[in-house]
Amino acid sequence: MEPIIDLRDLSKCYGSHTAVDKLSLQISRGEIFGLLGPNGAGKTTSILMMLGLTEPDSGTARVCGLDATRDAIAIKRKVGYMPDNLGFYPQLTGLENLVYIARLNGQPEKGIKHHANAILELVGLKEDTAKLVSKYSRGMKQRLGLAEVLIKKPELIILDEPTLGIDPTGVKEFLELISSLQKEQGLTVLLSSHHLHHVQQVCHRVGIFVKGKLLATGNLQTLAAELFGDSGLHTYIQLTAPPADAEQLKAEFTSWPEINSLDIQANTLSFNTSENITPKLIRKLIDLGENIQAASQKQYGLDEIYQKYFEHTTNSTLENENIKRRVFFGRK
Ligand SMILES: Nc1ncnc2c1ncn2[C@@H]1O[C@H](COP(=O)(O)OP(=O)(O)OP(=O)(O)O)[C@@H](O)[C@H]1O
Repeated sequence: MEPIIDLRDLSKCYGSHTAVDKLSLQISRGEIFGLLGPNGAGKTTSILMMLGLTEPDSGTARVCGLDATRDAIAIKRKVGYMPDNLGFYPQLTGLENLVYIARLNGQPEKGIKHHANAILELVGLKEDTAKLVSKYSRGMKQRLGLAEVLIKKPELIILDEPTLGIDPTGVKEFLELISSLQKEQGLTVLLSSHHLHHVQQVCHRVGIFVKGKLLATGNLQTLAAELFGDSGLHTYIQLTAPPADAEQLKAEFTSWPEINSLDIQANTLSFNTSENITPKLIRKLIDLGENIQAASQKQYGLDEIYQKYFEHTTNSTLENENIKRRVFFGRK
């Protein structure tokens, strides 16, 4: 099946500055994809090119089977876009704002309020439909923004920094909402963020975007494998006593194809593996007569992956640190 988003060598320069550099990316229907990158990485510029709102200098963007440059209006009908700076009419209620948007989208007048109310209930604003938007919290505004996106029954929704400025509980609830919408309605979601943990919670795949370049895409495990070789997984097993014959134990385990290495220090065994085989390791050790005191495992997460990419892409340590600080602690 044709990808719902298909970008090939998409580039955009502002003067001498390359904002997006040969971006190629395919996103399948039904996926939640996270575009992850620091401020200024080129996420918004890429989204604007997908929507036909900014023209690329080179390359192609096909969205919902349409050419973004030639068919921008048709794309607008099929794609719900929530920008990072939401704008509403503050002196209208949530319901009035949504009905207004529905009318702008050409929805028939009959049943328009009923439909708008149903969408407001879906996004968790049932109790707040009659409240003025000027009295809405940031999290409520994000939900209303999502309602405005959903009311046009899009095939694809694109959310630019949807968790910006919401408190941690609000973020969790908002991401759960996105995830349940994807499951219930089979929606495809592209969201951009510079918050690692938010993306990690909800996305099937992520793309790491730095200085206009998409450095890698995949789920956590494939990104870890790409970055750390096959050594993304570690299992630590503590025995009650050092093994009687450490060399024999090493010879036994290093013949397993999933095991990259085994380090034995006193009574601690550190396995580096390409798959999660902790239960299998424990069973084998028991068979070999070893007594197990404790076992733990670690998988590299986005934090490590992200930091690793930064280490590779910036020359100056200071610049690197500044970018990391912005990524982890704030926006601008
Ligand atoms: N209209 C414009 N004119 C000139 N430069 C621009 C314009 N829009 C974006 N840029 C530059 O292009 C680069 C990419 O910006 P973009 O907004 O796409 O990044 P972003 O990843 O979305 O960042 P943020 O999270 O801060 O919104 C930045 O260096 C930005 O300053």
